[in-house]
Amino acid sequence: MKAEPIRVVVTGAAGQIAYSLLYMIARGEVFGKDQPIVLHLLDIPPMVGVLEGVVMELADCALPLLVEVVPTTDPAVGFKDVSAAFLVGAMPRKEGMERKDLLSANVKIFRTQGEALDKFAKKDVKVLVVGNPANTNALVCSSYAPSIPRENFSAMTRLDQNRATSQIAAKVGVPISAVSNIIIWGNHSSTQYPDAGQGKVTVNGATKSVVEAVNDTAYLQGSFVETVQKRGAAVIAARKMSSAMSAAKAACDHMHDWWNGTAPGQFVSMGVFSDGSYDSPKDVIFSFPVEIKNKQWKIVSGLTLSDFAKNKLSVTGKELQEEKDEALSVLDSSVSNL
Ligand SMILES: NC(=O)c1ccc[n+]([C@@H]2O[C@H](COP(=O)([O-])OP(=O)(O)OC[C@H]3O[C@@H](n4cnc5c(N)ncnc54)[C@H](O)[C@@H]3O)[C@@H](O)[C@H]2O)c1
Ligand SMILES: O=C(O)C[C@H](O)C(=O)O
Repeated sequence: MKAEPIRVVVTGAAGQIAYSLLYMIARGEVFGKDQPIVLHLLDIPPMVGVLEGVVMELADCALPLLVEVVPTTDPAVGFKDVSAAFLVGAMPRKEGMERKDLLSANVKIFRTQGEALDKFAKKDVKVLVVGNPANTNALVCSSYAPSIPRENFSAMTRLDQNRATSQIAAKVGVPISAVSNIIIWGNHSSTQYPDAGQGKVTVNGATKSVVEAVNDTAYLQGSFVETVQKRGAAVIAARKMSSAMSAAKAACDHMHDWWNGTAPGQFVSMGVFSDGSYDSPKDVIFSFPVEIKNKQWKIVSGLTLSDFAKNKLSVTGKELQEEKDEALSVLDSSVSNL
């Protein structure tokens, strides 16, 4: 029997990430090749014309799983009965900006969308925040959606994980599929800590640690970390626009694994509510390694961290705490539930 369609919303649907993302979702790359989809496309009134063009192109793709497209500028329509939400719509940073420079412009969007999710979405909706500053936006969004469990809100650090995995594969000289369990800790910002310390790599049929295969601590603690931390800025400098194709792919990877689970022994990185694990600040959205089963993520526990790693986690945790405080001041702490 054919599955019932699910409703999936993409905000910022007229933007550049959505342009790649919508196609991947509608092709079945996230929710499966047997799962019909109703796609809700939410953007703002000045983008209605562009949105119409996107709707035309989706029709022209002739995608069998796409049963309906609902373009709208009304959050009440956009979030109605959705099972999954990709919150992409926000201002991207320009050259010379840090992602947190977007905070005051973008957190207000996520307050409104949190309120709309609370009222209109399914209570088990899975929410992925892509718009920057993604971690703090996810925190804001969740706090304005108290009827939805906070475990259902996440921020995207999968792009950083994919970047880091790709760097290691190139360094060792193996295909990307040979590398696993590279972790991104903390904020999706230049303070994030890309950690290859738990990573595994298969070389000529034998699986070993990335640390052993790379055998270069200066690289793993130096240029590897910096390259991943600054990759978003490097793409902006080159393209004069922020990453889009790779961001869309990462959003699909994130939601795919949340929906379908991770393989035994494999972990992936997601920005999720911190319970204080690994001495991170509690109640911020912190990227951890997680394992996923039955659509529930669980922070991987018991990993041994070096002093170098602990120091990096402390720096990125401090930044997230500061962003949270700043978001509170923007939102007016008297009405915020943060
Ligand atoms: N987490 C990550 O790894 C990651 C990676 C890349 C980009 N990003 C972020 O994703 C966001 C989107 O990037 P983009 O390149 O697609 O930008 P873009 O400017 O091309 O598109 C953004 C779209 O969002 C729309 N929008 C603005 N406010 C909205 C609202 N209130 N509701 C609905 N739609 C709204 C805009 O009209 C626009 O169409 C940016 O904040 C960017 O920094 C995050
Ligand atoms: O870096 C940016 O501002 C865009 C995005 O977050 C990225 O990492 O590419």
